[in-house]
Amino acid sequence: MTDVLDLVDVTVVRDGKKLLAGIDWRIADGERWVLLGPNGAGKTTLLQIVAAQMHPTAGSATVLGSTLGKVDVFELRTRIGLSSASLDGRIPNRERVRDVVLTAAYGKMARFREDYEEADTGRAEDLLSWWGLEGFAERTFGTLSSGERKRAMVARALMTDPELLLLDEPASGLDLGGREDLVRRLSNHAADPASPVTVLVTHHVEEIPPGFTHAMLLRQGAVVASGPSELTLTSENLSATYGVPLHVQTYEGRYYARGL
Ligand SMILES: Nc1ncnc2c1ncn2[C@@H]1O[C@H](COP(=O)(O)OP(=O)(O)OP(=O)(O)O)[C@@H](O)[C@H]1O
Repeated sequence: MTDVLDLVDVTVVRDGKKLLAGIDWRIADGERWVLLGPNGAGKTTLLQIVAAQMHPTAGSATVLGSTLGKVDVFELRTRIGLSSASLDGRIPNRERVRDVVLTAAYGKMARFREDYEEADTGRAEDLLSWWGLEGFAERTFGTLSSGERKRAMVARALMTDPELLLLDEPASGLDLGGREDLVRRLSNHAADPASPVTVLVTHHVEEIPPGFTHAMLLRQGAVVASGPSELTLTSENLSATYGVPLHVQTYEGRYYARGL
């Protein structure tokens, strides 16, 4: 079986600085990963490689069987769903929520004169409903709360029925209720065998939805630990990742961390 992702010794250098140093990462079909690390660890840079938005300076990156540098990345990107704060910022506030999701079918950020099939409109409505936004289709994006915007962006990322879903900090800025709602929905998403392989970037172990099978911990552009969640998300590994002594506890599939 082909890996969904195979990174070998991936290094990214910008302005003489190593943002990523010798990253190896394999993801197989059906896996759900979280990527954790402190500010500046290189999470977004790594996600950009996985999203085929950036090439490594050295090493090789094979995404969905295609090796970056040897394929048409525009075709490859249509098979990858991405939700991030920077994409959110590019959606016009006047855009209708249905179109925020729908326009992903054409890789657009706003609706212009495209004709959409009824099947596309139906899929957009279904995704809005799955992510708790039924009744929001006619609202404009600018009127949504932070939590609603995040869920609309996840729905948008799923519009093209991607084989790989990348979520960059979908819970950032949410209040406790909003975070818990998103964690529950992402846990349901993880449990659905029809869901694509998913990589979720977060700063907080409390935001890891139950059912996420694997974790990678990054610090200063290098991997501290990587593998099955329960073996990787340990007090020792998280302390090494964040550079402070931490104690990690688990309860019903959730993770909690506190300083010692
Ligand atoms: N073009 C660039 N030139 C130089 N340094 C860069 C460039 N882009 C990013 N960096 C630096 O690379 C490091 C990693 O950035 P990145 O955004 O990948 O980290 P992150 O783990 O996603 O951080 P955060 O959690 O704060 O979002 C940071 O120190 C950042 O300042």
